[in-house]
Amino acid sequence: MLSFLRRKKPDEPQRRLSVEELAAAFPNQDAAPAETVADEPVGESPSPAIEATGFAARVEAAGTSAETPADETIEDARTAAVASEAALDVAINDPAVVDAAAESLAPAEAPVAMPEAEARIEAPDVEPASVESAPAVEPAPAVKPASADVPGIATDAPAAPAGKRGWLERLRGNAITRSLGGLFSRNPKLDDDLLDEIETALITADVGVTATTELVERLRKRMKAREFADANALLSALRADLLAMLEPVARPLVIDRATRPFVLLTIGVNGVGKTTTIGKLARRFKDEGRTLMLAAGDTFRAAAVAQLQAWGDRNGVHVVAQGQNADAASVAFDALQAAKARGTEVLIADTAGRLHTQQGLMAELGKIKRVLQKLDPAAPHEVLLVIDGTTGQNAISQLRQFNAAIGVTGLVVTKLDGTAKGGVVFALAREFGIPIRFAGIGERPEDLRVFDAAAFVDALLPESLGAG
Ligand SMILES: Nc1nc2c(ncn2[C@@H]2O[C@H](COP(=O)(O)OP(=O)(O)OP(=O)(O)O)[C@@H](O)[C@H]2O)c(=O)[nH]1
Repeated sequence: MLSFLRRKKPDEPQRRLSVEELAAAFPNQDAAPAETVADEPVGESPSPAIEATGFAARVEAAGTSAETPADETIEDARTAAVASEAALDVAINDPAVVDAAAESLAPAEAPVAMPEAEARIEAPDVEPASVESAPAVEPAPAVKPASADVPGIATDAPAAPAGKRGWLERLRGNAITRSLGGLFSRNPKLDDDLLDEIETALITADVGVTATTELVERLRKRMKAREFADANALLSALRADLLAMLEPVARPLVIDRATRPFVLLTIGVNGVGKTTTIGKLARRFKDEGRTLMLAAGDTFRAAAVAQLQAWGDRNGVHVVAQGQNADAASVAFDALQAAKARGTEVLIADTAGRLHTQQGLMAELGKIKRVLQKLDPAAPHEVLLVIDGTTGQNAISQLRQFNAAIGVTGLVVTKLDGTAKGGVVFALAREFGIPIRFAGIGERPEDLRVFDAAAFVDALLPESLGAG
């Protein structure tokens, strides 16, 4: 059992911090956190969206329609789509079908019309995301900030400042920061109680029982061996241990320029921020001068296709879409075909959110991968699992299941700004060792950072020690 549960301190009344002490502990506590902004309507798209229905039509003609009958549940329909894989494979291997698909990739005259209704799978054990309604089609107001008409992207929240300061500002409310900040401002004694409080702070911040126990027991051993002169020396050792856990996974995504297109497939449970992350990545890659294309493979949520198309318009990026309830594997195939034909450097494919416990939907991911491999045996070159940093220990089973279904090569941990936790990053690193490529620290296009272990740890620990 954990020592912080075991040890009781009934004789010690809870001391309330004075206003001055609190102010000293949180010098910038009123630094404004990112504000979530309601979705804006999407303007009518002058879009480079590519209508790619020819391939799907061929697949249907082969008697493998993945269309959802009106009276079927959406999940049934999607399970049926998985069942159609054999016939889809046959179609893909038919050169006539492939050629027809390539021909059908001419730019569309008009964007795909989105049905009004939006279907979503609810994720009961996941922090609910803001519910997005299918945007009405009306012209965007002329004077709006850069991302004002992109649903799911905040427009008036300030972007996190660049560099370490951005991390510090966005993670300031974290449980580790608050607990340890308060604790060390009281000049604690170097004893077991100090270790208990550190343990509580780590558990509260979702570092996880196993990782926390390991960290604390290592510190306890060193404390008993009289390695620490004072409490601050112990906290410095904690910082070093936390950093050592994260450094091996802080491996940035390297896009191999020789691979065209470099295919990035984004996956994850509902509402974790996949589509938003794709928008942010699109912005990043455009800024790096790369050519790219997006595949609107979240064919389940109408707003997701519109969201991606809006991102495409904003950044001048082609979006391959077939509309709601289309077969996601077919969209991915069409997009890869088009990206190859154009010599595009990067293709980012979106997928619908799915619970890691839903076997049929998880199998669909394997299908998308196999279909992509018909055109490029090495694709997808990166399978990015997007994890909501507020999810807590459930993230462990998400990663385990998605990894088993498709093989995860990189992680994006989002919403680290909005959470009092975020310690799950340590648990993930310890358990799997899979690279953490990016961190989402806000809703703005700029708020995606290459994961930096030192910046993250420094942002979590009290500023006096955080600088290292
Ligand atoms: N604060 C904060 N919000 C974020 C971040 N990333 C995404 N979000 C918000 O999370 C919500 C859900 O994001 P989406 O991109 O729609 O999530 P999704 O995974 O594509 O959703 P589904 O398609 O339903 O599975 C939106 O309101 C985003 O603005 C982040 O790093 N910080």
